[in-house]
Amino acid sequence: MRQERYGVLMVNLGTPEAPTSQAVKRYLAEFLSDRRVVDTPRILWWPLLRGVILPLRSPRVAKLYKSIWMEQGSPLMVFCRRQQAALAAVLPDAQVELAMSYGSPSLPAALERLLGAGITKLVILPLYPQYSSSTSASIWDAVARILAGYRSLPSISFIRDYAEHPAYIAALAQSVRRSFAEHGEPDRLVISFHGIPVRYAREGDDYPLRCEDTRSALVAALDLPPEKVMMTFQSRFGRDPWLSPATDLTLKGLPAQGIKHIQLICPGFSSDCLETLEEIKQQNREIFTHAGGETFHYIPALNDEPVHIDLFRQLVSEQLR
Ligand SMILES: C=CC1=C(C)c2cc3[nH]c(cc4nc(cc5[nH]c(cc1n2)c(C)c5CCC(=O)O)C(CCC(=O)O)=C4C)c(C)c3C=C
Ligand SMILES: [Fe+2]
Ligand SMILES: [Fe+2]
Repeated sequence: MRQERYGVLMVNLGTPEAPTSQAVKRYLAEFLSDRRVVDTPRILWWPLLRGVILPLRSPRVAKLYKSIWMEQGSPLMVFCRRQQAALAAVLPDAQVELAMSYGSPSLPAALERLLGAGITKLVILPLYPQYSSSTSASIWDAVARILAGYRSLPSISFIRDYAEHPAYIAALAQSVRRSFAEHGEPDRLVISFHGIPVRYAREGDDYPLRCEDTRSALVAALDLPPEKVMMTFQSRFGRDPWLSPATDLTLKGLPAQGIKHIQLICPGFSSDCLETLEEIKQQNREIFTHAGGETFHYIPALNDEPVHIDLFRQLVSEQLR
């Protein structure tokens, strides 16, 4: 009889190797060439990407990465590595690999390590709590393309998302309560998610519904009056309309309505990264205080907190039953 051997593949987005214009350009070129991310016809998109976006955006974004870079590297990579090591420690019978959709460690290399070790069951855990075609489905596409080159496939479970998993909501609620205990209860709790183009949702991506599922479950867990909580979308890119309300425009308007103390959480980011540490914690704090806001606290991502690792352990174990 065949001996069962489990493998877990944790997958996140990817991040530049260094906070330099060249490294950011390499990263953005790969990321923004994915049709699941930008689906503009290639004949229009290639010249715009190569001729305008990469040359202008790379040096600007490299400076932003410099402002958050950690001693051990890009925050996203540092936290993902810690998550991988911590999950491996609580799943001693499984081989736990980390891969990035863009850059390294690459998906082909991680899958080769797993399949080469003879695993019989593979659990794929995209590190995105809310499904989106631009993130989770892109991982699915890439895995399918890579596995097309193998003769023997393991059984495969793909964790679509975990937007309202009780352990995820409990972990978020614990972070919010801890922040309220430390800084007092704010006028508003702002829940900010990464946006996507409105058209992707119109064409069937249920991402905004999954964000709403997380919001409502978190509000219920915290037992907060719904009017004390706002949900917004950040990280707008390009000219198409993106999901609204936008985080930056919303924060700019709050002080004029007498809302001077906010605390902000980004539950869609399983690790702190450029979009939380720079865009939210630096840029949006500046926007809010410049408009007359007084108190701003960013509630960190779940990163490698034990409750987060235990959530991952549960998600994987649920697939192995
Ligand atoms: C059309 C463009 C983009 C879509 C769609 C998109 C969706 C999306 N992204 C994340 C998570 C992350 N995005 C990050 C950075 C980032 N995102 C885009 C564009 C789109 N994202 C760009 C161009 C960048 C790079 C920075 C920049 O140039 O502004 C990151 C951070 C990476 C890091 O290195 O720290 C994350 C994480 C989600 C969850 C999502 C859809 C739901
Ligand atoms: Fe993004
Ligand atoms: Fe951003």
